[in-house]
Amino acid sequence: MEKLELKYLERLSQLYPTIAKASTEIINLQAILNLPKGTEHFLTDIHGEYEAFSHVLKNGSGSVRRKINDVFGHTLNEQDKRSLATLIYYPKEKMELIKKTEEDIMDWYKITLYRLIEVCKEAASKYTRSKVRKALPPDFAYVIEELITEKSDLTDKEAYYEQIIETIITIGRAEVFIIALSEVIQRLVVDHMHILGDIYDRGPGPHEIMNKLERYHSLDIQWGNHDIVWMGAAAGQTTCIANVIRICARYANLDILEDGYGINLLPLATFSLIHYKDDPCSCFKIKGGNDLNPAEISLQMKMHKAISVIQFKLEGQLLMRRKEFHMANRALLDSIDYANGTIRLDGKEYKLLDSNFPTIDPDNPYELSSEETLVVERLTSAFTNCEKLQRHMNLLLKKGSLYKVYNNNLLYHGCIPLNEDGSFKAVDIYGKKYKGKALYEVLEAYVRKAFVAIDENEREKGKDILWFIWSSPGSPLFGKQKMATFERYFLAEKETHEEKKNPYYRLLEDETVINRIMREFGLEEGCAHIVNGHVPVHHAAGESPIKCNGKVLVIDGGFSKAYQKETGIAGYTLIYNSWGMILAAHEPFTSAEDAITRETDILSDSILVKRSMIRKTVEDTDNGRKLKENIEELKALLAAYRSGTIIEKE
Ligand SMILES: O=P(O)(O)OC[C@H]1O[C@](O)(COP(=O)(O)O)[C@@H](O)[C@@H]1O
Ligand SMILES: [Mn+2]
Repeated sequence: MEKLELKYLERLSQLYPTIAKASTEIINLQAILNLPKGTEHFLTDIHGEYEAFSHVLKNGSGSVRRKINDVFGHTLNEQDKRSLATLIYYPKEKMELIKKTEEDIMDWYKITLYRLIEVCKEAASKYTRSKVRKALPPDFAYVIEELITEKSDLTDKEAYYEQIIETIITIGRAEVFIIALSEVIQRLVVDHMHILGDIYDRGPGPHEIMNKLERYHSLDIQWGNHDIVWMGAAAGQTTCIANVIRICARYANLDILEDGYGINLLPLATFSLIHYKDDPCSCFKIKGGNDLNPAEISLQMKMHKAISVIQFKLEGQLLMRRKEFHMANRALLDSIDYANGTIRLDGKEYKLLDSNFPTIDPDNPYELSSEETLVVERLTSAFTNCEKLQRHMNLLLKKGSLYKVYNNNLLYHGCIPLNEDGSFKAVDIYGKKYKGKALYEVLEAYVRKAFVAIDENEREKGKDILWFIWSSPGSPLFGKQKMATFERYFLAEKETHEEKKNPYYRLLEDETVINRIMREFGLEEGCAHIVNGHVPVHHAAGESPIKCNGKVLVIDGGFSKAYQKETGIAGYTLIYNSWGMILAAHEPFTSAEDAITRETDILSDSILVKRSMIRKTVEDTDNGRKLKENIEELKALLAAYRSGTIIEKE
């Protein structure tokens, strides 16, 4: 035996100090390998829509309904199955409604508890006892375990269960128990969740989504461009801060900053009231905000314009400072003719829709005025000192990455930057060119440096890379030729608003290109998939989320309410369970109240992407591979005990 191997086995023997203990572990691991593969749930582009997100978590994109069907098949009618599903999603609220109409509530409790226990039993059957135990609420752990575990040695099982249920009801614990069981079912139907980015922006509740993710049992996140810009803001990168505030203002979401994160916007409000006092700021309309009064709308439009101008100035400064970003053409303020209210773009002159720039010095258009400087300083300090925002960003850093390979699927938010011919596009990152996987890796390293590098220079490079990832044509998370924010505010000519997409999006059906990407990331061809979000799939226009004969799944259908007109649905989610992959298409989510009273599931369609003839087990997964390695190591330890090389410790 090699010295190193012996040393390793000695270490292992501290964990499994006897032949008996090592053997038991081998048997346990082997048993896990034979269990069905856990269900994975993929969500993307949630864009602050907390209620819709929360609903999809509750129904596991149809997984709860599938479990109910598995258990009750034809023995319950559709209506009863739907009611049971709604109860599992919203136990407390649904029970309040039921109590108003149900004549024999005791009987209802009894029937419901039986049904829930059956569903729970089915949901738990995929896991080891120890894993189920960990998922149970402490108050009810013992009873639930008792009720969902088969007792073959009990002669009168019925009477035994009945007695437990009777007791629960008579001591007045039925309702809390129903809630606990429902939550356990919600928890058990999904084993692991992937969020493919864009948690933030446009919708009102990203901070609530983050709060929920903090408590989620098993999860990974692939950062989206909108998450990255928030990470930049939290790291104190000023152009990112300006972008974040601008988008919040545009969507009437300043509450996220003020109430959600406790970031004081008073300095910006005061500044904009003074400097844009008589300016109607009509190019800076607020989307949504139906509950705002005229004075609030007027103030928010001023804040919207003030922060946009600050953003354009700061971006101009950044692009001058970081010549290596090769984006100087996006610094536009020096192309404006301030006297005539026009701008020259690509050799053509355009009239500006708004040419009131009270804070811009035409000779030095990118310089912040002293008041603007003060506003930016105050905002930067508010962002960097916000404990809750830092906590949320820390979760993004801990659970997140730019891409992930998981069970032979490649997950990322946007794209792999490609040239027109489908080859990987080389992108200059601080003086060196990277493409494909290496591009992803170097960018991710810089993202992390923005938060942890000790070297000031590296840290600053990291912070600036966050803005680069937000909006550079070379960014895999953005993947468009330009971000036409300025043009969309100031120019009427629609052709200037166009943001041409990277060839990736045109080549998604090209098998040679897709196979090349899969090889680059080390996927086994044949059964691998690429899953990405970022670009809305136009369901209404007949576009399919399934590309390249099922090798690529683009699952952004737009949770974002603002984009539903365009897509025609409220987004896709993906389920990968032991039988295969299922895409769920969601109808727009109105409200939780509606879901409860009308018992709607907001699931319109389930599209089977792939079904395997043989049920996949843990053995077929990445985790299974690790477990098999562990088993091999334990077997080596066992052999060492048996040969006397290592002595039992107890
Ligand atoms: O419609 P909005 O909210 O102004 O956002 C438009 C901007 O958002 C982007 O589409 C980026 O956001 P997505 O990642 O959601 O696509 C930009 O390309 C575009 O300029
Ligand atoms: Mn995106």
